[in-house]
Amino acid sequence: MSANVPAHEQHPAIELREAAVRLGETDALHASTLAVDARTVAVIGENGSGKSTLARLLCGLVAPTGGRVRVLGLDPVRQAGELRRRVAVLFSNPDAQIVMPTVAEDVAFSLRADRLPRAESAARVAEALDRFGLTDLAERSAHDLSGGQKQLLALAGAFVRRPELVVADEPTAYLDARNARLVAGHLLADTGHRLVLVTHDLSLAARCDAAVLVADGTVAAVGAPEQIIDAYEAALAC
Ligand SMILES: Nc1ncnc2c1ncn2[C@@H]1O[C@H](COP(=O)(O)OP(=O)(O)OP(=O)(O)O)[C@@H](O)[C@H]1O
Repeated sequence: MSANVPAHEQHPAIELREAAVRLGETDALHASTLAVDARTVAVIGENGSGKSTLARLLCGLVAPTGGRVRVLGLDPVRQAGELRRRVAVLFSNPDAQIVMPTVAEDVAFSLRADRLPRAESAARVAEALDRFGLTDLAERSAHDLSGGQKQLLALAGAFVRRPELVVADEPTAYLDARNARLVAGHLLADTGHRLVLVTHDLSLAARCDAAVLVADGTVAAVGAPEQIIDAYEAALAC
């Protein structure tokens, strides 16, 4: 937290108070209270428990239907524009995020809203392509990449914007072991961003600084990953 912000105005990076999301007839999330400031946060829980809904709430893709949500101190509804500038999103299926014909154009597209000078934009795209091992593929058709390469492209598109927070929803779900390790390594590396990582891979969750257990549509526990993973495994054994 910034030393320049008075204590009473400081927020944890992620703060929910009795937050709720109703999707159609389903209470996808209800009575969810959470205050977490760790740099990397794993979100774990059973299928259908509400993890993706929580992730979507944090990046402003769904609005709360009750309670209070703050992400980086921002109200995701009233400050949606600023939230979009500071938070990047990554999904398990990278095809959903490809919008431009070539790899380089697709990364550049992520910067369109930032209205950077052309030279800075080009330098940032080149840097991102290099960082994610895509330089040799820059002129290739984005849709013709392998699944692993597409997820690296999605990472490049997310990180080229220099986000403060990356919300990743099962980003390694469709990857082989090598690419899963590669993508996880990029996400967890401390390059000045925070990470919220929804995952069923408990060994990956264990590498985060904190973990959140979501169960039956609510935040059931928050704490050190080992403790939360133990609680989850104990619940699964019942
Ligand atoms: N658009 C929607 N309309 C209605 N119900 C929805 C919608 N999206 C999700 N749900 C429901 O909300 C609940 C939580 O779903 P969510 O996708 O958040 O779970 P999850 O924990 O991410 O599951 P998984 O691990 O299987 O991806 C589920 O009951 C789901 O069926």
